[in-house]
Amino acid sequence: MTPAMRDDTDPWWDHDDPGVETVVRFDHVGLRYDLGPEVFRDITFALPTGSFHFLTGGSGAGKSSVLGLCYLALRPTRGAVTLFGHEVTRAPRSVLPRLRRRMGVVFQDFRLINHLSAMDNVALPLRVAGVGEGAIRRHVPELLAWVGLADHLDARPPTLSGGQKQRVAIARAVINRPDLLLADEPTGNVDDRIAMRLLHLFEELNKMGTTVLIATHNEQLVGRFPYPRLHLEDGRLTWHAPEAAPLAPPPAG
Ligand SMILES: Nc1ncnc2c1ncn2[C@@H]1O[C@H](COP(=O)(O)OP(=O)(O)OP(=O)(O)O)[C@@H](O)[C@H]1O
Repeated sequence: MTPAMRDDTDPWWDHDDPGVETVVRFDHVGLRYDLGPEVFRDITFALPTGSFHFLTGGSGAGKSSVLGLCYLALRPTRGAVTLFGHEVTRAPRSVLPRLRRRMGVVFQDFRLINHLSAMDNVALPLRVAGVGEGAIRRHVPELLAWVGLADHLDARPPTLSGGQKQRVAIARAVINRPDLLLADEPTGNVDDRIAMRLLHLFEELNKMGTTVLIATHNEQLVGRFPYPRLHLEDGRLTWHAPEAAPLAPPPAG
């Protein structure tokens, strides 16, 4: 572990503690794209099961790259990535879909399916999981209404605004209560009121057990919620205690 990254106020940080379960772990991870410079050289962090973290840093700092490593779109150039207790750095491609099914991902560019309605885009993970149509017709409209899209169930993505597409993408990422939610600038296209509502949705999911990692530029939002942040700058990652409220005491024992 890199000593500079330790913050002794963090009770969960020591990932060598055998009692701590982690959903994501990076050990001395480095990444470069092709022959380009290293985006980062040696980052180490752990997301304990059920935790909620923000991931901050300037444009180009590497936030999307960290998320890409988490959802297995990228492989590290060095170091090890562990997901759900499996070291995936050199895992065969065949196991990746199984791991990905446990994740909900909100991409910066949404990645919705243009010829499907908002309703069918959000229903997709449920259909893949074999959920019945009755349950889909109950749950999907309810969630779309929650994100403010009750009047757009049948709309196709090309007819929606950026903020509306973003909310469809968020609904799709959370509909099957993933074990891990990764969101890349999930409030980048919505106003403050909707951003708060979306953050509350992530909090609800987190209370049900989902581990949450949200990459964002929105400092205001980070300051309003009592969650720690991982901050990327100059290829280094540092851990910062929540700004909105004191850190909860460590679990007994
Ligand atoms: N596919 C790629 N090929 C080559 N370089 C890339 C690629 N994707 C990202 N990079 C480079 O990696 C670095 C980190 O990019 P990344 O998108 O992870 O940053 P970010 O913090 O998410 O930025 P932003 O907030 O602007 O989305 C940047 O210098 C970027 O140019």
